[in-house]
Amino acid sequence: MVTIQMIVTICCCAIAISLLWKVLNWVWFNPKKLENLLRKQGLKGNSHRILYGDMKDLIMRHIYACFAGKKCFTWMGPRPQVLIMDPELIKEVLSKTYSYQKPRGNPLGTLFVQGLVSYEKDKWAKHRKIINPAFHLEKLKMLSKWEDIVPVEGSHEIDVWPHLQQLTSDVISRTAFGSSYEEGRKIFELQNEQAQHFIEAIRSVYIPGGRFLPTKRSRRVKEINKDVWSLIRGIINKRLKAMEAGYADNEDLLGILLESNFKEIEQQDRKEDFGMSIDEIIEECKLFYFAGARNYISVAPMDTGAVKQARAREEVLQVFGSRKPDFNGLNRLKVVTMILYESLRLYSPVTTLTRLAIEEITLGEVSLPAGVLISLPMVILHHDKEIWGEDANKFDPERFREGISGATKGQVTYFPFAWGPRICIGQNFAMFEAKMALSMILQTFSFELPQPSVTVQPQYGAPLIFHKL
Ligand code: HEM
Repeated sequence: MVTIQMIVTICCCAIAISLLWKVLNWVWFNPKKLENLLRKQGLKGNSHRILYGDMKDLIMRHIYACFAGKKCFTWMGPRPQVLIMDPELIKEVLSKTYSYQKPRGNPLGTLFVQGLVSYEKDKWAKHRKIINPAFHLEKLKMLSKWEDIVPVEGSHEIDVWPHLQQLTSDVISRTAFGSSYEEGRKIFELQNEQAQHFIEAIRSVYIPGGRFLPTKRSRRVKEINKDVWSLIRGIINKRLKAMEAGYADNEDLLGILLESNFKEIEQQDRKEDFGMSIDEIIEECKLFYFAGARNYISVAPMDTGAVKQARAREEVLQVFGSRKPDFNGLNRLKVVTMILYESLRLYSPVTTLTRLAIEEITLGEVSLPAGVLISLPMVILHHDKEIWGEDANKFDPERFREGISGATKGQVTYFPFAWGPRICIGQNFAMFEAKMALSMILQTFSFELPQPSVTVQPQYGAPLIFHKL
């Protein structure tokens, strides 16, 4: 006779077996299947190791070793990652945004930043279309406090890193949100702390559902997310009041996002998906507060050297004299632009672009099964001697004398801002901001490194010795 107890026991066993199968499939059977499919096509790589994959090895060293053979893959946990160096294939991966999507990272990341950078397909296309106009260059206005931080006479060593952070934070606050660094300060601080939690989370072993465990970190991450939401909600409410009163600037990012929300409300009866909801707007604000406040372009003074610095200053003085740099003049700066391009080549802030094949797809001679990651190792291409010549590691802005297409002969071998439909929406903003800041510094100071040290992201600040001109 079948009892309820027996039915419950059978159901529990079935659930346990299905869960066990899912876990085994995730950590072992699926990775092994993908590995076999890649090996059959002549790709080389380490054998799959449970959970960590190749992550425990020094990843860059492994990638370099891998490139001796060129057709190869590495392991990112349970997923194989194929490395692509051929410019034509890079172009293909970056153009087919529906087949090659951004991999979903650690779920904690959803509390860190979402918005445009993380969406796919139609939702991405809709948000991109709405946000694009906010980054038209003529919308950018800027303030500078450089003059305030250096005494009028003599030379002084200053750690410029916190000043650069404050500058970029102030610029994004003012240009995108009609606010100020002071008003956004708490948001920046919380977002920076959130970034640290996120980095630590992706460095540790991923446990499915781990974010629901009430650990100290997951509690803090949720708390930060709640605080950031309510701070942004406050900025939105303030803007809405100003809009009602008729004295708000509706052409900055926040204005454009809110306008889209009004259209969304108007269209609600017609069930059309037109604009953004307030929750979506808050997510976008979180993203732009974060992305806009980064200091990305490292112009290494050691590389720029006295001669290049003098050439850049000469150009800036020729175009602006001692006037504040303006938009048209910034567009005419050739030497400064070449220096920034070369800095972005040697010290690309983003080192690798990663995509996930979401369906079986042929790339060049290889058929990639769904679930394989594709890595476009920008940093290696930017230093490749076959592309840039024997002096690839030398800082030489002259490479960009004929612009990017001249330096790359029209190939996708240089893409600090990515390429194709998902190219960085903030690239003009970042270049404009860097040109403006560099021009203003060059107008007023000369600078040098106190000791030769160059890092992509200064771990211990960025001290410079400033001499009043
Ligand atoms: C030197 C400065 C910058 C560099 C090198 C840079 C680089 C990049 C790269 C490589 C991507 C593509 C990522 C991928 O597809 O996996 C990207 C996307 C993006 N960047 Fe930037 N970025 C810079 C500055 C900025 C600034 C200042 C902002 C905002 C004000 C910004 C906002 C974004 C956004 C929203 C995306 C996602 C675009 C989309 O998916 O449609 N970036 N950036």
